[in-house]
Amino acid sequence: MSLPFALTLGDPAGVGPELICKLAADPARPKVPLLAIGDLGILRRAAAIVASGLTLVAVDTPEAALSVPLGALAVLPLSVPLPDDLPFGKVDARAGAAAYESLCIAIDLAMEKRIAAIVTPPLHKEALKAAGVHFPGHTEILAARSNTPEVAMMLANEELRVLLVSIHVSLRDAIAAVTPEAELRALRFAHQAGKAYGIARPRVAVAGLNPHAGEGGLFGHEDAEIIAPAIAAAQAEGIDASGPWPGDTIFMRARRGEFDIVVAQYHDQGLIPVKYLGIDHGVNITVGLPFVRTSVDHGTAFDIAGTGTADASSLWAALEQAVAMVGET
Ligand SMILES: NC(=O)C1=CN([C@@H]2O[C@H](COP(=O)(O)OP(=O)(O)OC[C@H]3O[C@@H](n4cnc5c(N)ncnc54)[C@H](O)[C@@H]3O)[C@@H](O)[C@H]2O)C=CC1
Ligand SMILES: NCC(=O)COP(=O)(O)O
Repeated sequence: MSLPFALTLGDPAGVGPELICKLAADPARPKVPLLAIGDLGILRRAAAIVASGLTLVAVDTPEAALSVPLGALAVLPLSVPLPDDLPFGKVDARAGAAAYESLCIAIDLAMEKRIAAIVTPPLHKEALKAAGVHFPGHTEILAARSNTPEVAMMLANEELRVLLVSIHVSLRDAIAAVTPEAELRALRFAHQAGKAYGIARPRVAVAGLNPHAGEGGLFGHEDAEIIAPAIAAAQAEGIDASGPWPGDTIFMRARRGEFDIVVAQYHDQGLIPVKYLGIDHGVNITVGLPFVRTSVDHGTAFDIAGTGTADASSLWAALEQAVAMVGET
């Protein structure tokens, strides 16, 4: 039986609802059934802002979304309606709570195998916190609620695939997170992710932590003492791993085709190169979950929320990626 692809709400004060409506209303979008999990009033407001002419159909089960025609959008409502005049572009506990509830519903439905995949517009981490949610982002909520002890964040566009050793932590904590276990885990996840892309023997390149990957110990010891042994351990498992390579040139080399996937040591090391190539085609994929989850690579764009100008390309790419991944499972 075909299952709907769930679109969570994201932060309703951000661009997420507008992106959902733009995507759903576009006749050229992937032809899969969609299920938005969110607030009907907020989505109606967004549909009007983007002048999509989209019809929204309230449903009470994900299965009911299968009967909704492609030109309309099925919406599974949340428990508490949001005010139709929720301010745009502001951190709001009500928005954080709605984003969280939408994601939790999606995770539960994915675990029950009632949806094909979860595709997420952006949420705002401060709004989550304002709502009393003690997780920094989607990835951590997905892992905890699905009882998955280890996951990894991967960002991919047409030119780069990058998997992170640590995610939403301070730079100080990210350095402390460079451990033999974390390195080997990231290498295994990168290998697994590369294979999921259909690459028989993915070439996994590991970025160094320090300038010039430590330059023989001149600029720190972690590269030689922690990262290099983990790479050797991965090689012993049959993974085509190499490095640690200097972080300032590894992405250029990967983009030129030398490597299939890069393991980056911390959030900004990995995400800057991907986003610098443009936020319109990047997709965020959570590796290691028992279901498919993809996401936009950009944030809530509070500065343009409510204007109807946000570019839905990354959400489109996230849906396309989810469809491709579901097809492979
Ligand atoms: N997948 C997710 O849930 C993500 C959430 N975030 C969160 O979003 C919030 C805001 O993050 P920022 O650092 O301000 O980054 P941001 O990505 O929201 O904004 C950075 C710049 O990119 C522009 N931009 C972003 N998306 C756009 C789109 N679709 N079309 C046109 N322009 C777009 C914005 O207008 C802004 O100028 C934070 O709470 C952050 O943690 C950030 C990244 C991913
Ligand atoms: N920088 C990526 C980001 O913040 C998105 O993280 P997540 O909410 O998908 O965990």
